[in-house]
Amino acid sequence: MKTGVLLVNLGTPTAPTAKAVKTFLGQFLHDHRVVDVPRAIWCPVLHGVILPFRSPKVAKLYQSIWWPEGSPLMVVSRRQQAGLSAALQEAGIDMPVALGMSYGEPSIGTAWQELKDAGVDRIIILPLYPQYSVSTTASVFDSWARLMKPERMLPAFRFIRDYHDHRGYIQALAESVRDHWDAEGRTDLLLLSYHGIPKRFEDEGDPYGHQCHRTSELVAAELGLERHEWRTTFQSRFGREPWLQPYTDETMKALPGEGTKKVSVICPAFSADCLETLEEIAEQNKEIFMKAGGEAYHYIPALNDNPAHIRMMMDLVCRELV
Ligand SMILES: C=CC1=C(C)c2cc3[nH]c(cc4nc(cc5[nH]c(cc1n2)c(C)c5CCC(=O)O)C(CCC(=O)O)=C4C)c(C)c3C=C
Ligand SMILES: [Fe+2]
Ligand SMILES: [Fe+2]
Repeated sequence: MKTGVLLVNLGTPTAPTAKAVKTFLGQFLHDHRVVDVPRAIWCPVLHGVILPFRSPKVAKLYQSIWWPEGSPLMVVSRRQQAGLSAALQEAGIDMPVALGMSYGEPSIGTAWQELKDAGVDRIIILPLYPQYSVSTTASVFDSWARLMKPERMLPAFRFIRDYHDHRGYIQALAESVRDHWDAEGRTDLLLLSYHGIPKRFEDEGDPYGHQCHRTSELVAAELGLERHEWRTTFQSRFGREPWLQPYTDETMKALPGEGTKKVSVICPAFSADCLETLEEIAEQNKEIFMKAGGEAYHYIPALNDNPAHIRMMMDLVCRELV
């Protein structure tokens, strides 16, 4: 048997333009795992309001964070793919690594075809979401299951559901905070901000929020922080229903008034920097905090292609080889 690795992330527009953002959001927001409102109600809202009005606004935000090589999420994902591939080779393990995105290109189908062409008949699927959510991880599984429908001979496969408490992941996050504090100075508070989900999803059994809290506890313990020195919040609300709380933006507004003037922010749910970290956290929330009387605000980058992150991926994958 020949084993291959399929790294999966969310996906991103092909260009920072309203047209490309509309195509991306259209595919993303049609996914029932992301928005579970009945189509008869959702499609008119999506096509009539959200796509025409949100796309040009969001395109401007993408323009503000776009790198010369492309969308940060895509650039970093390709570096992760290359990093893991090189690490496996160095360890003498012959295992192709493909990259697939839930929305847009390269799709999970494109990645599967690459692996098939390389003769792979056993696959390890690693969705790069440390905390499981129905809106992200389960959606990767749906895509995979759809892709397998026309296949006669299924490959053997392993699906890495989550790694929110994996030792290498916690250590990589803690190391990243320590390195940042060594370079920039320590702050009063470490805020661990996670992408949110609707509260209703949690009530219906999504363990995402609990896993986020567990990650925070483990990182704080690894850093030896006292309880008042760290907090967990949730960002990137979408739509009108309540999402997991406390919200990051409301917390930022309140912190200086409570006496916290210096804050460091890390976003452990994002394995790669993207719009939601580089714009929403590093820019928007900084502005909110500073306007409210904050004195120092540090965004600690995602783990991206840090050697410790690649080592963690290698460990996750190699555990599936037995
Ligand atoms: C880290 C895990 C993520 C979860 C959980 C998640 C849930 C979730 N997201 C939306 C809506 C949007 N998310 C958007 C961007 C975005 N989301 C994630 C990750 C998670 N989403 C990433 C990595 C990104 C950035 C992609 C990039 O190109 O950089 C967007 C698009 C931007 C915008 O219009 O604001 C939307 C919309 C929902 C509804 C949801 C759970 C139900
Ligand atoms: Fe539709
Ligand atoms: Fe999202």
